[in-house]
Amino acid sequence: AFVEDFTPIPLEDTNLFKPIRVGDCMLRNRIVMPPLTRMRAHYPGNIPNRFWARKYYDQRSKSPGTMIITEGAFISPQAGGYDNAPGVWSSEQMTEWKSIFKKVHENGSYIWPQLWALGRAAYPEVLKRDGLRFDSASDGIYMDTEMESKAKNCKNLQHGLTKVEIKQYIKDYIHAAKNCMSSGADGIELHAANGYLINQFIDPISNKRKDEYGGSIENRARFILEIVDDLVQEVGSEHVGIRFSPYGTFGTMSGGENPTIMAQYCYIIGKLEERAQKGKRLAYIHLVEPRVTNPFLTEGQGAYSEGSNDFIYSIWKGNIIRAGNFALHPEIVEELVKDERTLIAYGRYFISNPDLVTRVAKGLPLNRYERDKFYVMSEEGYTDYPTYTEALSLGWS
Ligand SMILES: COC(=O)/C=C(\C#N)c1ccccc1
Repeated sequence: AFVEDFTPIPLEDTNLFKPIRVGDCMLRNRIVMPPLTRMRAHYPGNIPNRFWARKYYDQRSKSPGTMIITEGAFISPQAGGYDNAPGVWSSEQMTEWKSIFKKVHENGSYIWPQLWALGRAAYPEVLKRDGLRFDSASDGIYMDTEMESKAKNCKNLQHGLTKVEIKQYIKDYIHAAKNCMSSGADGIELHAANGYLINQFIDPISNKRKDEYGGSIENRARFILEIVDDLVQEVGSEHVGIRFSPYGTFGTMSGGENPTIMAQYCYIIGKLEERAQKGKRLAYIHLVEPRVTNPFLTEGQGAYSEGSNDFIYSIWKGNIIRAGNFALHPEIVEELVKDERTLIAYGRYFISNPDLVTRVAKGLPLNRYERDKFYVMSEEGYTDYPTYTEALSLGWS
C-alpha cells in the first residue's frame, strides 16, 4: 500500500539531481541510501545472505550514479554480538560482499560499507558463547537495566577497554577497511553514531574513564581521531566517511539534553576540518538529524525540536550527508539541497521503495514499510517490495 496523507513533490529539477563528487565517485544524484541493519546475515560466520542480499542491493542501485552505504558490518568477532548482522573480517564474508559490490557497480552505482563495533549495545550472552568480552568505554555503565541483568546472568560483565584493547580495535578497523577496499568498495563509512562503541567513547554519559581517553572533550575525542588518522593513512582520506548522531539518544546516549554535548561534536568536527585543511579531507561527514533521536520511533515521534545540525556547516567545509525522516518532507529537502555540498539520505523508505530515486525525482507515491519485517530472517519485507510500475500493476492506489 502507498503512504497516505503525504503530498510528494517532484525534486528532479532541484540540486538533489545535480552531480556531485564524493571521494572518487561521480554521483549523478545527491540521494544516499544510508546504513540499514536488516538482520539477514547467516549464523555462524556473520555472512551476508547468500540468497537475498545481492538482489536487495541490486534493486536499490538501479539508478546509475547513486551512492549506497551498506548495513553496518562488524570489523571483528569482538566488535560483534548480533548473530544475523554481517561482518567484513573474514574471506567467506568478503566473497559475498564482492558479488554485491560487483552488482552495484554493474548498475553504475557506488557502495560504501559501514564499519561497525557494538560495544555495550551487543548481546553479552552471544559474546560469552563465543568466548568474547562485553566491551565499552567504561566498566559497568550499562545501556539499560535489561542489559545489566543479561550481563550479570551470563557472567560477562561490561568491561572498559584497556589501552592495549583500544589499539587492537584500531587494528581491526584497518583490517576491515583493507578488506573492503581490496574487495572493490568505493570507500568505507566509520560508524560513530547511534550509541555504539565509538559513540560510547564520545559521550560522557558512557565514558567515565580516568586515562587519556576520558574526562575531557579532547580525551573523549581521542579514540575516534586515532581511528580516523590510521584509516586515512591506510586507505586515503577520500575513501573515508564518518557518521555522527549528535542529538541521538538511542543506546542511552546524552542527546541534546546535555548542554555540553554539542561542544563535544564541535571539537571533533573541528579537528576533522583541521586535518582536511592539511590535505586530509574526508569524503563526507554523515549526520543523523535531531528529527530522529531513536530509529525505533515512527516518523514525528521523539524529535529533539530545539536542535539543528546547521552549526556543523560553519565548521566542516566538505560534503555533508543528512539523514532523518526526509522522505515525508520533500519541502525540507528542497531547501536543504540549495546548499552545494549537502546530500540527503533516505533510510526507511529506501527499504520499502527499491526505486526510491525515481519516486523522489518524479514526486510519486511511496510504498509503506512494514517495520515488523525490518529485522527478521525472511525474504518478505526485504526483496519483495514493488517498484512503482509493479505496484500499479498490482492495483495499488
Ligand atoms: C548499523 O548501524 C546502526 O546504527 C543500526 C541501528 C541503529 N540505530 C539499529 C537500529 C535498530 C535495530 C538494529 C540496529
